[in-house]
Amino acid sequence: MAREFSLEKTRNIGIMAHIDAGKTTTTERILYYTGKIHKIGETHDGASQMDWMEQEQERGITITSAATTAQWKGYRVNIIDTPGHVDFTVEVERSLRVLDGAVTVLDAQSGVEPQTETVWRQATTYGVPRIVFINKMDKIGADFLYSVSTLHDRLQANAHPVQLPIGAEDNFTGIIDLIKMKAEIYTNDLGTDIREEDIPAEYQELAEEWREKLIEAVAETDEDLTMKYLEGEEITEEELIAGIRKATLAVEFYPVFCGSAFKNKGVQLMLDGVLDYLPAPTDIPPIKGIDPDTDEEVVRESSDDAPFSALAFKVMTDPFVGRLTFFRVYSGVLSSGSYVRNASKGKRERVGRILQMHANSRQEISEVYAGDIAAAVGLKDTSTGDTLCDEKNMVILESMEFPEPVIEVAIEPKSKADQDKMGIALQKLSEEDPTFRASSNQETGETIIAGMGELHLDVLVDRMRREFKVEANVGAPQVSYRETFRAPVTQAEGKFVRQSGGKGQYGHVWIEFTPNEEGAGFAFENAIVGGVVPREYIPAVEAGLKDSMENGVLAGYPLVDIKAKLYDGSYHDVDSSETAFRVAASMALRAAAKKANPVILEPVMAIEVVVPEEYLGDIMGHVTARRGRVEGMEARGNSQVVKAMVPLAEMFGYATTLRSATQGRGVFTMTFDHYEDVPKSIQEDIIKKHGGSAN
Ligand SMILES: Nc1nc2c(ncn2[C@@H]2O[C@H](COP(=O)(O)OP(=O)(O)OP(=O)(O)O)[C@@H](O)[C@H]2O)c(=O)[nH]1
Repeated sequence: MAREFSLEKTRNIGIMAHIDAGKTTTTERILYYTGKIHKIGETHDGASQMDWMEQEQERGITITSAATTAQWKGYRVNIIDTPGHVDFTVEVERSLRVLDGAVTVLDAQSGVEPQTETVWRQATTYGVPRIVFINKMDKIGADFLYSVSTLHDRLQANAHPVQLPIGAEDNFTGIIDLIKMKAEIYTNDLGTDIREEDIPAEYQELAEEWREKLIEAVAETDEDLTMKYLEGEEITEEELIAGIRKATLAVEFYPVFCGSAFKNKGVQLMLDGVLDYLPAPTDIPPIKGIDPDTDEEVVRESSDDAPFSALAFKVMTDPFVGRLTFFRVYSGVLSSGSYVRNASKGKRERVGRILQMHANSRQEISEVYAGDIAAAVGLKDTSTGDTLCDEKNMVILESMEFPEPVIEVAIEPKSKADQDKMGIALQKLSEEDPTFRASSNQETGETIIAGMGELHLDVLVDRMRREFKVEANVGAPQVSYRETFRAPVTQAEGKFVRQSGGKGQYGHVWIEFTPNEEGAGFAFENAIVGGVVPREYIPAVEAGLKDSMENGVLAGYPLVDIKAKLYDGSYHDVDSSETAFRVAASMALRAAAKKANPVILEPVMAIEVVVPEEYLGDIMGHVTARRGRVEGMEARGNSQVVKAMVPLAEMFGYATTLRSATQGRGVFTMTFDHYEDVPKSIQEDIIKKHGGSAN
């Protein structure tokens, strides 16, 4: 079977925005106009096609990104709807990893909002070209040029309108195309009757002014165009489009569109913009990876003729087909029923069926080509971030990095039956979501689930109930603390000897422990010479250390960021065993802890509070009272923005505090920033709570 759309006519795009800016509505309209759905479902009625999960409909927010395929003017457009809530940034991030371009949706009344900034920065990190769609032009207070200015002021983005709205709010009746210098007038709310007309006389001057600004900005990005511009030569429509495309692909320029998804205006023109300005898979640099056999770098061209390589970016449990693995093909072709290698796990996988997704309906396809996004049924061992590749041409593509969960709750199944089902539920959910962890506390035997925020854990408990029918009591959310060593310990001995008849036990190690850089994790070095600890026991020493680091030395939190160097020890010909060395290693760690100045670390969040000026004093008070420090302040329109670092432990319930302090006019966002030492007095309290003594 030949491919239906060429690589050049393929677009993989994400739609990203602050919560409620209208991503879902915009995506819906795209699907409507591209002929995939025939009824427009409003998200506020809970009838949206994209928000198909039950609780998404209830909460009216998009939680899971669904990959959807659409066609527009002879192009294939694969769309990923990304969630806007900050607890789900990982969803945004993994989407960005597999997408080639993105549409940033803004609310025309608010312009750039806190979460817009977060996803914008992530997109910048991943080098994703973007266009901007200023939505809700029909809304009271909608202001296109103000919204454009927020792109400059808050994101320092080289963003320029390629359109101007005609009117705003109830009088938003059309859109001026600054490239063609024509107007598109909408005469009904369905957006079905559109007339191309001359620019209305009263807009002529404004349109010329903004066209001039556009040309100037584009010319700045291109030497040939600069020359033409300076010499006063006419720049043609084609040249202008090509110039914008080139600068947008280079992530130096962001064309800005406008419309109202809700009132069916501007979506088709924005879609044209996706084709005109966002990259085809062939416009992005060929993907790089490592050959797992030789550790050498390999490059995979974006072409059907290259060996197959793909990145799994999402695993979902579907109520109808079971485990679905979403993947982006970078090179080659994959047929259903064939075998691939999961190079990340070193396992062979059979690809059962291949499905192309349209939110909640699906089409079975027999082959998937380079540059496309599809879902496979039947992969057993593949999780998010794994590379799938040709069995004979192996490659491991650069994987994704996920933040560590910072908040946790204890959950207790309500009945024995729930207990049995809970294990399966937790395993499935953590396979789907790399920022979700489940573990059991060794001291209390409780099951602990950890995630990125309160809403994240709420949603997971909710899914456990709905999808897996597990009823559980949920404790109060707690901070995920960590422990680490602050002082080096050059000599720590662990000696495990048991000699009581029969075969004994003998393991003996000397280990040096030093603090590792923050976030660097655990590093193990084997510096044994002359076989004083035989080779076969070295892995047991490392494993013993890792095991005992899971329950730290002060209050049982995971011990992180430590280097361990095994440099001496001894063994016994008969009595030594792996078990004995494991125990000896853990004894060395406990011995070192006494001298290593262990501390408890807590997650510190970067928060941003946006409030009307008169509440500024209150917010400063909140930050100080919460052991936080203010990092900066700035005016944003009529509001003030306070940026601060505050320990997560102090932020529980802050939404309520802020709401009542500001009569509901303040908003805040919070993202994990780093771990920091807990002040000594608080550390003592934590240790006491865990039944230990502070000394
Ligand atoms: N007035 C107006 N309202 C809109 C427009 N687009 C979306 N909305 C409304 O804004 C609300 C949020 O829209 P959604 O499409 O769910 O927004 P979202 O960005 O997907 O939100 P999350 O998924 O929760 O992040 C809904 O009530 C929409 O009906 C628009 O163009 N104009």
